Amino acid sequence: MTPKRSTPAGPRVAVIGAGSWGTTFGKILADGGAQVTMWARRAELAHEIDEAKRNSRYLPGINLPRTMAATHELAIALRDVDQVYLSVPSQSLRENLKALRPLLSDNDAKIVSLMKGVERTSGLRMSQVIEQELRCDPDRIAVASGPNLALEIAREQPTAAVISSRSQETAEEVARAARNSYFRTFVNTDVIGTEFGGVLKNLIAVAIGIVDGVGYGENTKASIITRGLVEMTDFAVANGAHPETLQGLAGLGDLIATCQSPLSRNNTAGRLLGQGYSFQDVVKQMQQTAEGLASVAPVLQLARESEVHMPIVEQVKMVLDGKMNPRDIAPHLTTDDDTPQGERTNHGQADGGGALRRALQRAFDQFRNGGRSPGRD
Ligand SMILES: NC(=O)C1=CN([C@@H]2O[C@H](COP(=O)(O)OP(=O)(O)OC[C@H]3O[C@@H](n4cnc5c(N)ncnc54)[C@H](O)[C@@H]3O)[C@@H](O)[C@H]2O)C=CC1
Ligand SMILES: O=C(CO)COP(=O)(O)O
Repeated sequence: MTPKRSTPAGPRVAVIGAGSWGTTFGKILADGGAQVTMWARRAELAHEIDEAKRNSRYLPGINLPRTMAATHELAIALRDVDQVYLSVPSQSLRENLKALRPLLSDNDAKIVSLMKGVERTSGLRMSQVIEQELRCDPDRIAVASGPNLALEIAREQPTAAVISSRSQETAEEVARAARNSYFRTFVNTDVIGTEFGGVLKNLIAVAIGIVDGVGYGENTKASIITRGLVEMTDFAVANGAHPETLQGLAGLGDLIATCQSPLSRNNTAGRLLGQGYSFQDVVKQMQQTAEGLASVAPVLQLARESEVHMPIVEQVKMVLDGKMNPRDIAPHLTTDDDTPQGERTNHGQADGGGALRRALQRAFDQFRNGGRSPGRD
């Protein structure tokens, strides 16, 4: 099948994975002027996107750009590309990269991860799996993250995201391609913080879903979000991230969006658990990828290795394993140690809490100044 499009002038890009996020990101790129070819696993889906400019299963009611093409043949999607965007479930990334590698061997395209998971078997972040499997220079790899619920963006609601790469040049090149009138991209070089922000907020969103399902209210949710951000920051910093990244779009921003929205699959999975469904029932009911469910165990393993305490994530795991009644999750926001704990961090071993305090102080100062920056850090 030869993909059909009228040809815009921007970079040639392939998007691998035509689920809700891959297709939405393809639309972002095409609306920004890139020449986009989507790759879908199923020929019928590729055909629907290519011919009807629709993806009725994942983005009902959305018209895709006329310039967007699609194929189910990898070799066609990857021909002469400048950038490749990857958006398959994290647990399937490695097998997909094995198929991509021979087709990219004489191409130095930038490789961009849109995914928010860690590999269950290795605990590796997606950019690390890409580096291993494609054996490519990490300066060619970028990741995109932020408060990015696909359907809202597909409806062209104004949204920001961050593009991160070890190479500032790569981050900027990708950010230039992935922006348009409704999607704004910032850049940073903290790949670890940017990726872990996306992974960890999923786990906190599952916790929020659980207490929502139980019927608890806003105090419980605000407590979990706030303490969840401390857990996220401690974990990410202990694993090499800059604490500021966790206060940005890929951390706090995404945490707010995912914890608040019924569109979030992680939040939805948690809600079903809170309503009493078993893990197996929840997996059966989910029509789309909820990355948090597969990330809990490897994240807790990494937390143990880096001696970070994550009581909320531990309790999510206990609920998933059927070892904790969802109703019992809320009072256990901290350790059960009788000694009252300082609020700053769980163990105080990372600087994350200091950054959190500074960020909250800045927000408070701004609020007092009627939204104007007080001009100090
Ligand atoms: N949907 C969203 O709002 C956002 C999702 N993400 C991330 O994007 C990634 C992809 O998620 P979605 O597109 O939302 O998931 P989805 O469930 O909507 O789509 C997944 C796509 O991957 C395909 N797929 C499943 N198994 C596969 C395999 N073994 N090989 C190749 N393709 C396979 C499915 O057919 C489907 O087209 C996840 O890591 C998610 O965390 C990130 C930001 C926003
Ligand atoms: O990452 C997301 C929003 O930024 C999407 O969250 P869910 O995967 O929970 O739907």
